[in-house]
Amino acid sequence: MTITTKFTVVVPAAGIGKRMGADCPKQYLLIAGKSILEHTLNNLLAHPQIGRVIVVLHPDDKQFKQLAIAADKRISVVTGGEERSDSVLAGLNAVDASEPWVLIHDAARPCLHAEDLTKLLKLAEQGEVGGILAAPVRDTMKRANADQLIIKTESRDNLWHALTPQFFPLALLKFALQTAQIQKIAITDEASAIEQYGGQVKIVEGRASNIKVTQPEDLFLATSYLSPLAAIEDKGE
Ligand SMILES: Nc1ccn([C@@H]2O[C@H](COP(=O)(O)OP(=O)(O)OP(=O)(O)O)[C@@H](O)[C@H]2O)c(=O)n1
Ligand SMILES: C[C@](O)(CO)[C@H](O)COP(=O)(O)O
Repeated sequence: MTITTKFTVVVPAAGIGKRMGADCPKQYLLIAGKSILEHTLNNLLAHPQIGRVIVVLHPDDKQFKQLAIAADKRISVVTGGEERSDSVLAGLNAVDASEPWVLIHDAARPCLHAEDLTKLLKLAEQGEVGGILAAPVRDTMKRANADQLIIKTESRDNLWHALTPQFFPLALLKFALQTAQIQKIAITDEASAIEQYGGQVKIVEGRASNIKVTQPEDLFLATSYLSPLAAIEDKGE
């Protein structure tokens, strides 16, 4: 793969944000005057190796077309499904079948750093094994029973938080997700579909600041990560 290779990203943005409990889907909540979805799309389209973005929208989404970024010719939209994996599959079906690789990145992750995306994309130069951005677990991890009584302390050696983007050969990922759907296996990330039938997935360490905005307190975190001060600190200036 040469550096000029451009990749397509599928951005699942068809969720309703139940856990956020806001009066609109969380991807449309504003941070520094822009929606979370706009921050996410700006980060992707600012990267020289991203050529196209397929945004997967809820069937009732009326907000996306109001955004200025919706006019960007590199963006196309498709309709999502009941589960995130259905939405991802809908997005994959809109990717040109001749493209060897594809990225999946949650609309709800607006703090992706360009350096981490560049690191992940290097997998395409190393062979056929796809991978995911991930952050090492930092807290002690407890397994509890239904009464929330601790039954075990899990080893945190080689334990990672799976993030996105997740980056795989297109045909392989479509096959894995379609197989999981047919077998009615619940899939919460693309890597687990690949693992399900024995495929290999590489961990690429990324910044823990690449959070998924899920609950109200995550908005404060994302706001601080997206602040100009955070950008200066990240450069070590
Ligand atoms: N049927 C779905 C469900 C989720 N997503 C997207 O997948 C990403 C990660 O999902 P999550 O954080 O769970 O978002 P929601 O499903 O909106 O949140 P909740 O589970 O709290 O409703 C989000 O960008 C969301 O918009 C999607 O495209 N289609
Ligand atoms: C894909 C993901 O963001 C990786 O951590 C996560 O699995 C999405 O889970 P959600 O419950 O759909 O937010």
